[in-house]
Amino acid sequence: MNSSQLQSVQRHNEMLAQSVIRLSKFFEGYSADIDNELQTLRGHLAGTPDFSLASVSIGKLDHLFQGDIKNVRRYTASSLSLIEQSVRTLQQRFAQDTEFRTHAASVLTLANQPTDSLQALLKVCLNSLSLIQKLPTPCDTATPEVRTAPLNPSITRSLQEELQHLLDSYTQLQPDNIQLGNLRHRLLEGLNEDDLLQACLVILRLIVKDSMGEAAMSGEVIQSLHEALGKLNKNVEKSIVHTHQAFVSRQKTDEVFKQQLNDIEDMVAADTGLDGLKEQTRYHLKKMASTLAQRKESERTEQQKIMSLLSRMQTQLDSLERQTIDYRKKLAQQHCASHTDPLTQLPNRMAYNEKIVSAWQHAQASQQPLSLAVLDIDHFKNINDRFGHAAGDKTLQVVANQLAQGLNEGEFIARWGGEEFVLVYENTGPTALAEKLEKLRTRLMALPFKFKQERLTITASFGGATFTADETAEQVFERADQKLYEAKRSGRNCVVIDQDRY
Ligand SMILES: Nc1nc2c(ncn2[C@@H]2O[C@H](COP(=O)(O)OP(=O)(O)OP(=O)(O)O)[C@@H](O)[C@H]2O)c(=O)[nH]1
Repeated sequence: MNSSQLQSVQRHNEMLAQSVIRLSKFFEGYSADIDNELQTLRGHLAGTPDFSLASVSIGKLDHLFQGDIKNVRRYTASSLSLIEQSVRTLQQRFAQDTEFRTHAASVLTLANQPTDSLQALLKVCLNSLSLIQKLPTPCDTATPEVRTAPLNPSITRSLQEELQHLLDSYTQLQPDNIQLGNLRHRLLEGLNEDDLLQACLVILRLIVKDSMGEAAMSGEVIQSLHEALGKLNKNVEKSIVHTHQAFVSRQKTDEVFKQQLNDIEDMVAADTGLDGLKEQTRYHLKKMASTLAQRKESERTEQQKIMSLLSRMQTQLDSLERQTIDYRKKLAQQHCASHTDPLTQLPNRMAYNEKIVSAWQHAQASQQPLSLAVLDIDHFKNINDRFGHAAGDKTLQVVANQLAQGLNEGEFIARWGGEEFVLVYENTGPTALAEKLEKLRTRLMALPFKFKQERLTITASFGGATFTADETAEQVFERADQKLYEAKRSGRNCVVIDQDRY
């Protein structure tokens, strides 16, 4: 192989290695095993690529992805069997109700159809959930009516709060969903126990539908990435075979050349006279020229094959890159949505839970004080009652915006739920906390609100506390919350800080 051919093969190999390295980045983050193997694969391909070891590594990755798909299938099968058991139990329980029995039978038929996809599982789940609507009421069944004990008022209250929170999120995400909108308004006005449980059901259905959709999306992406990796793996193997074949064919023509040179040497040694020598030389030169032409032709064909393989791989990579970018975008959107309160666009409780952990770790490491505060808008119910819930919602948005704009670096706000917000202040002790909250309180009071030509001042009450060494975030929150109620009891529109423990 001459140096330009050698360079060309090296260039192809490097392009191939870079393509596989690029591809390997798409698969990061599925599991620790896959990440480890990807790292090994990149090691084999970095610098001077070793395709034999890389191929072993790709084989292992293929095996790991197959395992992932098997897990999805196993999950689907066990979920289906669970659904089947539950539907059968319901069918036996309401055996007298023909309509219910028929509906349950159709769900069982659906669950028994061969399926290994998450979409099919989702369909079965939704059909099973629709059975709840068809459940006969107690007077429809032959069994005696059982009176359930009324719900404990504190459970009812926390159920109501949680539902309110979930409904806030879902109504913002699905503003055209009339059922949700109505439910939210009814909840704001207060629901009886039956309606409360009905509302739980509606929300549960939405959550199941959402999470199944999410699982189906991840399953599909893993499956399609796996298929694409399989195709690419085959092309890498082909490319290795082609490169090897080209090497063997070059070795063969080298042998032929060597033989032809030996023939010329023999001919010269045989001393056949000038004319014979001329004639034989012409003959041998022709043979060599023909061998050379054949060799060039076969090298050209091999190069074309490798180039077309590389270009196919490039197309596959581009499509994979697009798929992965789409998937990552969707994941980022989901992450953002799950950490944002849809009404006010402030971080939500989940975001607060993450923030307080990192702020606490930072405070420990830097030995700086950390404080938190809870804030509740005063007489907010009045706004809803007098001007309607839409005006209440708008007020929450304006207040949230005003509060967020009043914060500096190292300060964080989240909507806790309803008309309550939680604040985190890094590098802040109780005295500075009191000053900062006081500023926020006056900033809020300065907001000019106008409802139906009536000017109103919106105020809020604040409770604050600073972490001590042995406290959890929940305990500090509890202390701040108690101070908030003290602020409410002492006339509202004020700041109360827990100074005792710090
Ligand atoms: N419009 C609207 N109202 C909400 C929302 N979340 C909670 N609420 C209402 O906020 C009101 C809070 O009322 P209360 O807990 O009695 O408190 P308050 O009227 O602010 O009175 P104090 O806290 O004692 O000053 C309830 O009527 C809830 O229905 C929401 O997202 N939008």
